[in-house]
This record gives sequence, C-alpha cells and structure tokens, in this order.
Amino acid sequence: METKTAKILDGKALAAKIQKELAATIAEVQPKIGRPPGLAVLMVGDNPASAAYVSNKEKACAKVGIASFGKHFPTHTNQTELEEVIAELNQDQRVDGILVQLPLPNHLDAISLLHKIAPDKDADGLHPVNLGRLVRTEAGLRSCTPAGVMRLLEEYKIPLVGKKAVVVGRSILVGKPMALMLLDADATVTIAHSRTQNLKTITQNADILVAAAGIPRLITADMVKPGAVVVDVGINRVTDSSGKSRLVGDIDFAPTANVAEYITPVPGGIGPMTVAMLLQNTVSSYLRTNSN
Ligand SMILES: Nc1nc(=O)c2c([nH]1)NC[C@@H]1CN(c3ccc(C(=O)N[C@@H](CCC(=O)O)C(=O)O)cc3)C=[N+]21
Repeated sequence: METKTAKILDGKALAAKIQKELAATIAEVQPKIGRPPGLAVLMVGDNPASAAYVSNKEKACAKVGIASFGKHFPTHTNQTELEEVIAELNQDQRVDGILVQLPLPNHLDAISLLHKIAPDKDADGLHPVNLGRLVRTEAGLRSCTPAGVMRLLEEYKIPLVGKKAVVVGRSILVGKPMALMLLDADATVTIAHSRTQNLKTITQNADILVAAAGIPRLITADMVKPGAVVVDVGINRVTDSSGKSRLVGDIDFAPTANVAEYITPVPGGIGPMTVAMLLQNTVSSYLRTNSN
C-alpha cells in the first residue's frame, strides 16, 4: 500500500524570508528618510488570544526595524475616544500603518472605526477605499491574510490561471478579498459559506481550496480532490482529548495531506504570512509617503 503525502507550503519559512528582505530595505532607506517605519496597533479589552497576536505583531516589528506605537485600551473605552486616537495617528508623521485588532468589545462599532483610518495608513487593507481598490484592481493596501495566501502560492509557483478555486468563508477580513484576489489571478472562483448546500460536492471540484470558515476540521479528506492545493486559513484553539489546548485549522490535516498535492500547516502556514504582509503593507506605505 502506498500513500503519497502532500508537500508543505511553508508559510513560516517564507514569512522569515520576507521579514529579512524588509529589514534590509529598512536598513538601506532609513538613513535617507531619517526615521523608521511606524505601525500603531490598537487593542481594546483583554481577549487573551488578541493580546497574544498583538504581542507577536510587535515582536515582528521590532525584528525588522519598524517602530511600534501600540496602544492598549480598557474594555469600557468608548467609540469617540478611539476615533480621536485614530484621528491623531492619521496626522502623526511617524506612523505609516494603523491596525485595530479585531474583534472589538460588543459596545463598539468596528466598521465605523475602520472608516476613520486614513486609507493610505490602513495596514490591514480593510478600509472601504482599499476594498474598493481591490474590486477595481487598482493599487492599494491589500488585506493581509489573503495577500499572504497569494504570496505563498506564488512562491511555490502554483498555477492559478483557469483553475477552479473554492473559498469556504465570506468574511470581509478573509473570504471576500481572497475570492477577488484569486479572480484577479484568473482562477474560476466559487465562494461557499455556512448556508451552502452540499459543501462536499463543491469542494471536491476545487483545484485550489481555501478554508476560511473558522470551524475546526470542517474540511475532511473526502471533501478534497486528489492532487488539490489546500490552504488552511483557520486558527482555532481547541482542547484535545488529553485536556491540552492546541491550535488547529479548518482542515483535518493528516488525512487530507494524504490526498492533496500541497497543503499549508497550522501553525506555521498562513498565520505567519499574515504578519509578514502586515509588515510589508506598513513598509510600502512608508516608502510611498517618502518617495518624493
Ligand atoms: N485587524 C485585525 N487584523 C488581523 O490580521 C487579525 C485581527 N484583526 N484579529 C485576529 C486575526 C488573527 N490573526 C492572526 C495572525 C497571525 C497568527 C499567527 O502567526 N499564528 C501562528 C501561531 C500562533 C500561536 O501559536 O498562537 C501560526 O499560525 O503559525 C495567527 C492569527 C490576525 N488577525
């Protein structure tokens, strides 16, 4: 009996390479510009997962030479206070990127806050102007997670033209921009979601399958076409049978790896790529504002 095992799309390694390149770029241009790039991460409340992500982002910034202007607000902070902070950061010449860590506490309106970020400092690519630029295929800041997926597929020279791509999930953060980016790359794109009927019959057609539903092990091996490229955007913390907490994606990894040709791991796949794209967005804003 022979089982083939999928090749790993190593997001962690590629993210490290991108960060090295960004560090070299920053080291080269900073003396001319006279300041490092700056990223402000705003976090509200004390969601432990968010705190861990924010601390990862700040460490990554420090590593490549991006200054962090992180601000941590208590849970009860109101909308107006946050809008004022964003208005100040929009004007702050030291700050090239602004990110509001999601989710926010329920009393806050995330969408209206995202609208207040200057589009050219929108490191997350979630402002309506940047989403509109994506729809129109214009240059702009792109959402980090789907941009990270595209960059990883490019690194491994995965052909996309004319291929059937299925995105499972339709969030503003991932699913919708992911579908648009795959479409721009000339894939034939299907978006499936929580109301999709017969999900399996759709995923089984996918040459490229992107799981971004946030449901642990939603995609099982029987749902995947042999030879497919499988990308796992899910980051789900689950408690395993021995009571230990661990990170799993939306894909049932080990069995699926026996069917797919390429697969991204969790951890070590799209998570680190998301952080790398955030840094890249910050650096491109920095280079653009200082290029004339
Ligand atoms: N405005 C906003 N922008 C975001 O991009 C955003 C957000 N809010 N809210 C939460 C999600 C989640 N997210 C992750 C980024 C990196 C890893 C990551 O690096 N994960 C590592 C492992 C981390 C671990 O072990 O906990 C990995 O997958 O290898 C995970 C999750 C960004 N998000």
